[in-house]
Amino acid sequence: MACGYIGLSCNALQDWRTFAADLGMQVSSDSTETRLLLRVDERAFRVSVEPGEDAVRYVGWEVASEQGLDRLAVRLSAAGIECTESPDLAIERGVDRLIRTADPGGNVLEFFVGARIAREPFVSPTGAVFVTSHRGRGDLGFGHVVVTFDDYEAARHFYIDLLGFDVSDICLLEQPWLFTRVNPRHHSLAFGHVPGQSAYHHFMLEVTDEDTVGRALDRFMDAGAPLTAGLGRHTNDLMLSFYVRSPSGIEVEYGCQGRLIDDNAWSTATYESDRIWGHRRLGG
Ligand SMILES: Cc1ccc(O)c(O)c1CC[C@@H]1C(=O)CC[C@]2(C)C(=O)CC[C@@H]12
Ligand SMILES: [Fe+2]
Repeated sequence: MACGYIGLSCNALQDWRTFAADLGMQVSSDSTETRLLLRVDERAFRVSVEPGEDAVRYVGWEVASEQGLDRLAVRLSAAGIECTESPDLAIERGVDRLIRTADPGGNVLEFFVGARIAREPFVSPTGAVFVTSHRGRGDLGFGHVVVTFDDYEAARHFYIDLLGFDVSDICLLEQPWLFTRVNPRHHSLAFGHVPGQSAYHHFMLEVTDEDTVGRALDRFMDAGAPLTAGLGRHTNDLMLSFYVRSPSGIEVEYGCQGRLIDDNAWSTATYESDRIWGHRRLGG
């Protein structure tokens, strides 16, 4: 499985064009007045932005096969969780099949198979090369998402016990944060308990080198963009990254050098700190 795509909405769609360009994303030629389709690799889109109240509308989780998708639907239904297959939405997203459900925080999830590969090559406006596959083979997804839950135990049950996400490690901050993987990427989903607040905190995009990260940071600083955390390195996935607030409100983490996990040579650990250095909170 992998983080296939994320769907956002935004009151100021035009701001997203500038923001995406600063991240080195390519605006797909399939974009319209009412839908911005953003690319970071061969996929038709990885981020979709539509007009509307600033929000995360859905996260698309890519499943390896149709059999896997069917098994997932059976498991969710057996647990009494409503999930519906939507051929119409599958067409809209350009995927072969799609099943829609929601997690315990009410976040809309779309499990899908058969992503669309664009006709045109991916060309970054900044020369960024994004890390979405493992040596051109294993699918790593676009990056990761981090989300808070009011009911942490329900979230743990849903993602770990029901969907089978593997725990990579735990970070003890004010509350424990659980980092979970569905492919070699250290985490595709991390979550923590925040009373009264079930919401996405950020999504992460990974590029191949620190100069691309540094040059993106320069562009955001020059533009006076709302940076939310300075450059730093995380303790657990070793990512060198910074955070900036997107026009949709959700933060974007932009980094490189994220760690990959070999399932056969990994034991979970618990960290007492979230950064080796840096990641100082900024006002953005
Ligand atoms: C600790 C950590 C490791 C790897 C990551 O990719 C990553 O984003 C984090 C930070 C997790 C966490 C978060 O995203 C929400 C805001 C948090 C709680 C902070 O304010 C510090 C740690 C942050
Ligand atoms: Fe992150």
